[in-house]
Amino acid sequence: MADTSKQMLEIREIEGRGRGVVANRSIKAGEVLLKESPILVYSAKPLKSDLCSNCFRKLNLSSSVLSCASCSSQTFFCSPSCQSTAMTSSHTPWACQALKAIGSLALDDSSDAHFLIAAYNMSLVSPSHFQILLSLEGSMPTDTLPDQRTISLHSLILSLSPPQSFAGFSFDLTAALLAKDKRNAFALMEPFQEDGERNVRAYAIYPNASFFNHDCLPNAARFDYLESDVSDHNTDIIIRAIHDFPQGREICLSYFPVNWNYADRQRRLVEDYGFTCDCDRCKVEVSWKEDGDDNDDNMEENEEEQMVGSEDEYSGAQGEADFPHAYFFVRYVCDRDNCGGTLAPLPPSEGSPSDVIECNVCGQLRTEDDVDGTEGEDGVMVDQ
Ligand SMILES: C[S@@+](CC[C@H](N)C(=O)[O-])C[C@H]1O[C@@H](n2cnc3c(N)ncnc32)[C@H](O)[C@@H]1O
Repeated sequence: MADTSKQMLEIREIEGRGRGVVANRSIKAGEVLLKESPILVYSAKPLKSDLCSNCFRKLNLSSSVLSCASCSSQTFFCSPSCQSTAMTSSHTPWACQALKAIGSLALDDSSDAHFLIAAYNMSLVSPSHFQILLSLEGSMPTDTLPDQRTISLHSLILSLSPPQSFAGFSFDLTAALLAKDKRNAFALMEPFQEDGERNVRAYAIYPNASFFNHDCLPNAARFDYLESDVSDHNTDIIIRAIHDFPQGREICLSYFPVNWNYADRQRRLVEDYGFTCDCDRCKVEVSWKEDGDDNDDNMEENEEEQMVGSEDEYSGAQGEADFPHAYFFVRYVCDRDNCGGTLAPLPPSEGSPSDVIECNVCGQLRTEDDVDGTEGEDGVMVDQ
């Protein structure tokens, strides 16, 4: 972790949540809390000829594109630097052969296989990063039988002639690695298009970003700039404060877009992250569920309002009575069509807060004046 992050953040045990990240001092809106590079990045889809296999930027097909000599039909690089980085890290001879074999199988979903190849390969080329991966949350469930998918994936890796030197290669290790991936991987998305579906391009695992717990009304947001051509660090994660908050406050991200409805949020958190959320927002929305027989409909109507309602709807007295956290949606959720991203100010400059806010999905920048509302304590208007 960079020194500035070390001064700002503390990783601490939090009752019922495992480790979490707590503010070591008061934090200002827009402050960069963490910026770090991934220990591992892998493709979400079958390797595609239009992406660089190292940095996952779109290839410029009109200029010269480099490829791997032994799997030249599927592994491409946008620059000599990406090529040489990959050849000594993610694209070793074993990984190359393994990816080639996977490519010929035309699997429905190759992302887990890509992850396992990347993880086992990392145990060879960077044992210290492999140890970090092993230290992250997530273990094989001991109370249930191994699932068929894990069995098939382990057999697949076994069939790829894993080197003898793989650290403790075993079924249990494969299962534990898959659990860690599920709980800690961040999706690196295709660029936002207003009228298009937005797919995952790659997944990345970060050593310290993995300690942020979830809240359905987060106080921090994660930004990435995958297509940026400014530096070699386009897969870095940047976590910024959405609003001011005091020292001692836990810093949380939302693990998915904040405009998801209650049922979808709980389903994802139980299935993928192994917990039921009882954050302030869920405490409110669970009671919507108890309202009557058509509870789900009521909830969806309320949620739909959150997603598509105008600022006036949210900030009106009725809206606040129905949904006390309405202010969060007015103030911190992007209202652009099909976006629903989270808004955070740009970092303060020389101690002065920025009045430009950025959406972490569509990237749109707007000024504070474009967004209505009066900020309460912590930037979130709560029950009055
Ligand atoms: C990315 S990790 C976060 C760091 C993790 N707490 C640790 O100890 O390493 C995700 C896991 O943290 C736990 N977690 C995250 N948010 C939580 C919350 N709001 N309540 C309970 N557990 C939570 C869950 O076990 C989840 O699978």
